[in-house]
Amino acid sequence: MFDRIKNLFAQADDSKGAVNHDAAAVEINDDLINEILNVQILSGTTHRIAELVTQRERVGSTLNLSLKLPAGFTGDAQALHDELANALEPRGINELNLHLVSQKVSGSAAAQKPQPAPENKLPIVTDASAPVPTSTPTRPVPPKQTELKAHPRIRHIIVVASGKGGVGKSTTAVNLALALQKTGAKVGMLDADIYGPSIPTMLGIAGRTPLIENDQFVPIAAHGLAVLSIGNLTGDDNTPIVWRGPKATGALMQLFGQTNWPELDYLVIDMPPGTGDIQLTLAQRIPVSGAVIVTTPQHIALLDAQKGIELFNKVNIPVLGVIENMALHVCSQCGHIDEIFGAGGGEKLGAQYHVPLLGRLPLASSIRINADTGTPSVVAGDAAAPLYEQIALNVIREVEKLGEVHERDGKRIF
Ligand SMILES: Nc1ncnc2c1ncn2[C@@H]1O[C@H](COP(=O)(O)OP(=O)(O)OP(=O)(O)O)[C@@H](O)[C@H]1O
Repeated sequence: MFDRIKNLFAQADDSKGAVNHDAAAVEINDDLINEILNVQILSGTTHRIAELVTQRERVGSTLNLSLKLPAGFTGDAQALHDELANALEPRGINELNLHLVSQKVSGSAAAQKPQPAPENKLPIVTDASAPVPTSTPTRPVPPKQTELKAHPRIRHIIVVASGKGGVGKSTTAVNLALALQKTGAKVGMLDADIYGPSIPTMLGIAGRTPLIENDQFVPIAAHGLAVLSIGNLTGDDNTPIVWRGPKATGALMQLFGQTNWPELDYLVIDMPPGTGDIQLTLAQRIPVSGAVIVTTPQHIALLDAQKGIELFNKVNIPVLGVIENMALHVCSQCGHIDEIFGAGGGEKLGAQYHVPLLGRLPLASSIRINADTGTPSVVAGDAAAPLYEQIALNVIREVEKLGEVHERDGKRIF
């Protein structure tokens, strides 16, 4: 399996070294898209995809496609989506919205009840008499967070996200995980930051590769945490990977699902920065308890954190709160604390979206130095450690509040 995943990484990683958080610009040519649809065969049949298209619309790099499936088609709709999306991606299509309608089967087969789409899979509308929609086809309805099955061994999954890169998301995530552990909880960490997997360096496990047991990755132990990072698989830590759309989400879902996580109270996921399709898809497919948004005072001003909150609101993931990083400047000479970017941004943001401010962290060289040398603040016990520990307590408080609400409303209790 390792080779398979490594290959996936190698294929995707076609431009190592180039830091590029957005899709590399590929000029989209509709004739080339036609060619793909003409050569792709619907698996298990002799039909070319092009024959089955009833409606097609491209908006920028998003392709909306309606397909009328042949009678009796029993294939896996999600696999069909992923296969097509992978084929179209090199042609510049970053998002594929597939609307599938299967034709009625006559006779006894028709009497059979349509099979419900398996959990987390794309639905197929099993009624040919229903007209194929003439309006813009809708994106296949993803499962709601409350419908996702909880992970059997993980009580709470917390995603740490940011609207933009470089705000200190990974540093904060790693210290949050360690501070949660300090409360006595069992904690794991998944580094899903494909653009800059820095967690191995921060936890002193750069260059180590995970063992494989029963076709599953065994997380690497680091300061007591169970850790898995994309950086531990690509071999070259900190090498950014330019991945787009379905390839990125596919690989990240594989990492999450094919890792033998031990019994954990918390799994902290360091998300890729930004609020695009990858983040949205991950948020829709992983049973998340809540999200923590990391931002800086400048980014609050630039509305980036708002975008993060809105993304999670859109997919009904509770935002546990906002952490304002590099909010204060501590003078290394005299210890004077200066709010160089002004005060109150995090509070205002929290008030606007009804999410708490979980904490504010200073811009401090000890935070950077300790993270860069593999002993983050919480392990090193520097001046910022108590701040991270307080943030962890605030996160636990918010998660517990949610648990009470879910229990009351009869929803999934993580
Ligand atoms: N509070 C802080 N004080 C000083 N340096 C910090 C602080 N937080 C983070 N840094 C430093 O800022 C740099 C970027 O941090 P980090 O890698 O955590 O950001 P990020 O948001 O995860 O970036 P990306 O999303 O692009 O991977 C690192 O060198 C880190 O040590």
